Amino acid sequence: MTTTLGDTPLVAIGTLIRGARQNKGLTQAQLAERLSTSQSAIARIEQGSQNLSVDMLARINAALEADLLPISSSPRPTHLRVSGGHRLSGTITVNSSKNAAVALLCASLLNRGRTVLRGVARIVEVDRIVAVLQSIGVQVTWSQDGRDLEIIRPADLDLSGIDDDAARRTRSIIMFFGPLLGQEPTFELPYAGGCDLGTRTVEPHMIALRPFGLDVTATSGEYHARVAKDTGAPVYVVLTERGDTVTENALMAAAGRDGETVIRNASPNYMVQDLCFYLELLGVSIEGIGTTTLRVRGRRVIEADVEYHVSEDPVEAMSLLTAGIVTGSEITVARVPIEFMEIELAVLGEMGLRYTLSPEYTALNGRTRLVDITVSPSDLKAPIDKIHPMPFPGLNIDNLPFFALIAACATGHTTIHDWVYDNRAIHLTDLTRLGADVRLLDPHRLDVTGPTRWSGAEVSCPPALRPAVVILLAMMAAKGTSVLRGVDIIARGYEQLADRLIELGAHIETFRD
Ligand SMILES: CC(=O)N[C@H]1[C@@H](OP(=O)(O)OP(=O)(O)OC[C@H]2O[C@@H](n3ccc(=O)[nH]c3=O)[C@H](O)[C@@H]2O)O[C@H](CO)[C@@H](O)[C@@H]1O
Ligand SMILES: C=C(OP(=O)(O)O)C(=O)O
Repeated sequence: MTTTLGDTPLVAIGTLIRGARQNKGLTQAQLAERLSTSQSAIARIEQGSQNLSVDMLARINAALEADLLPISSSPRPTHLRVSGGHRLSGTITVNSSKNAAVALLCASLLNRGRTVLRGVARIVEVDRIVAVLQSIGVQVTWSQDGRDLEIIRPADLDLSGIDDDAARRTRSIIMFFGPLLGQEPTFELPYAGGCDLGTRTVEPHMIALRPFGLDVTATSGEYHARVAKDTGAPVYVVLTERGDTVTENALMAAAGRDGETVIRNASPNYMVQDLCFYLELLGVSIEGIGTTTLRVRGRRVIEADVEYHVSEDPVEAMSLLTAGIVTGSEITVARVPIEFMEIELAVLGEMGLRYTLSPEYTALNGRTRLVDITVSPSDLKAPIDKIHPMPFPGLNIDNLPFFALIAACATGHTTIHDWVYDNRAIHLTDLTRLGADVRLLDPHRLDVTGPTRWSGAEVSCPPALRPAVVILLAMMAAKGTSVLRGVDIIARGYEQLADRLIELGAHIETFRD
């Protein structure tokens, strides 16, 4: 067996795997059976045309009783050492959103032409969906500068080769149902996973997709889907929850069928709007974008070469504004999608935040309105009323955790009411480790009393994306040294967050055990 210096790492690893398999006298089909995957997936792995997770490499090692590459099944976790209490200054730019990227990646399955997604954030959640797409035969390639993704699906998807490991780590796999149901009469998908936020039911998705003829039974870690033949008659969908991904699933199902679909109680949130703009490029007609009633005229066969710029992430914008606010700094957060931050800014204004907005300009998708926001050091006071999230146009559910931290910097009592997630508020009590007065009134309500005299501490990173970032930002406010242990979850939704905060003047060092 030879691997050449010119080989890419995946090609070299694929060659090693082929050699070890042949040494064992196994066919590709036999190795596939040992790994519960398909022969075509093994062929792609051996050609170096499929991304490999560390878990998959470990399973291949075990299946071949080999040690092809010394792989630790649990890579060493990353920690951050933060020297807090330093003012930040300068400008930081908001990246494109995780939630739009995952929806657009799933929607690309509808298109038999070439999709190019521009300005995709390099985050782990994107990597996971990309790995899943590649495992079913979709050609997904990053541009040389690493900013754009080219996606070309094969005529027939290899759903039996699906990368279970990657799929089970993301909740977004649930969004494969919508695009697939117009294309496959029966198929299987692994169960959806995601952050530790408490129970998140998928029932609203099933309710939303039933009018399209989808019938799903769930058995031992898999969803088994059967789809009735589409009669072409108009479909009326009433969502029981105004959820973002459930709206996206219904939209994708509607986009992939001839005829009209009406979706009521739809989420008009930012990622849904991004998805609508992309679907329009594919030739799908959608009335009511940005409202709760969507009227869709789809196309059973879509074959279009399109490019779409993913729009800016309001949750990252909120995270970066919070960095400035809690460190008492003057910073500018550039490219904020203002339609999705207005309520947050109104609440912050009531709390005494001083900020200015630049004139509006248009995002590269040609649709989203952007502004640059400059925050100045301010004396914050607790709001009179509780702070609670609502589906858009309300205060964004993912922005709520940042208000617990801002409330801890404000004078007075703030009640934070997270009615949405069973487990997210609990993670915010970690702020007490850094000196904040945060009391859990019940699993959904926090009483925060400020202002806080922050002090450095060592904290294990909460197993949830936004609370993890909240603790990091609190450490930047706390004089002295803090350590945040096991921060890998942050990369699920933020690209190079620590490095970008360092550019603003934060003192953060990354280390491993
Ligand atoms: C990939 C993606 O886009 N993820 C976002 C999406 O997840 P996603 O759309 O998956 O959110 P879920 O369906 O899990 O909804 C979140 C929670 O809100 C509840 N619920 C939601 C809407 C409603 O009208 N009533 C109601 O009770 C759900 O039961 C659930 O407990 O929306 C969440 C809520 O904004 C965000 O936190 C996630 O970042
Ligand atoms: C909960 C979140 O996302 P997801 O739906 O990807 O878990 C989040 O972005 O905070």
